[in-house]
Amino acid sequence: MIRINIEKELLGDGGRFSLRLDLHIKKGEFVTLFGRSGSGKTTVLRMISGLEKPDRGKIEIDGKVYFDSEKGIDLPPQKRNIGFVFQNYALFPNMTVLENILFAMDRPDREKAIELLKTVHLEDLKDRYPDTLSGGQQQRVAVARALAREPSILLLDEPLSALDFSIREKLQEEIKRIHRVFNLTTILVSHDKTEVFKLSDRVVWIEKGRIIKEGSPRKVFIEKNISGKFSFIGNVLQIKKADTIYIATIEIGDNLVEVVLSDRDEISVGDKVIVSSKAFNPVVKKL
Ligand SMILES: Nc1ncnc2c1ncn2[C@@H]1O[C@H](COP(=O)(O)OP(=O)(O)OP(=O)(O)O)[C@@H](O)[C@H]1O
Repeated sequence: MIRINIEKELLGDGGRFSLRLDLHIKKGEFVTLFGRSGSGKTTVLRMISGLEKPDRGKIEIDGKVYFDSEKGIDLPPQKRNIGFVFQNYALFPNMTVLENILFAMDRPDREKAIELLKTVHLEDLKDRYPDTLSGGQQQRVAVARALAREPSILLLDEPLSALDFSIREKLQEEIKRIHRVFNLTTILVSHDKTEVFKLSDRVVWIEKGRIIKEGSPRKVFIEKNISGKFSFIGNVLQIKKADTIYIATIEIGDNLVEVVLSDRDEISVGDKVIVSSKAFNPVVKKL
């Protein structure tokens, strides 16, 4: 169980604002922090990992106090049982894949490092240097490295945002599997609603340092927003312009439907969307 109750003054684009968070995360839960750029999501991960210090409050993980401003407790990052994966991989360029993993271990263990590389399907690349790998492969190494110290908590700061759609999809599956296999409690920062839908048990939507919505992805993104009589979830496959309007081709189950977009700026190819209709008068026919 993670218990966070913290405050920190931040300096944003529009001036100062305070990040105030009271959050409990159950063991084994996959939680996503979602929200606009600059809302404070990365700062939350940095405070949990000990890279940044809250002004006030307490962070407790599995009964152990990591930070307590009143009692003057502030465990350094290396004493916190946490794995962190950043957006930009942050691998050591002068070390091979295997050396990157060994370096992260408290007690370097070659066999265990190779086991970890097998978990992320990279054992054949163990002697390569990071700059000879694709973005997706580098991010896999970063995930293996984050697991090298056997953390109970995995923090993922937009780990897939630099990758293209098909690689992102594969790595999403991999992250989900790793979360389960290693029995982790995972906190992901993501802008990507499709990703949030696929991966999270719970979404915490943060704006300007405050939680504005919280719950299952469905509850947060769909239920309250739409009062449609009928609604279906689908994936956007294509968007094309026809005269002055935009038409999206959306895959809903086995069907493809074409829908005129009311807000082109909000929707992109690859998004998971809800298609709903308020005045819907369907015809039902026997097949
Ligand atoms: N130590 C600090 N002191 C003051 N302000 C800070 C500090 N760290 C970050 N900030 C500011 O707080 C704001 C929130 O930053 P943060 O990186 O947490 O946002 P974010 O929600 O993760 O954004 P993005 O999605 O763009 O990564 C930013 O405007 C940043 O400049």
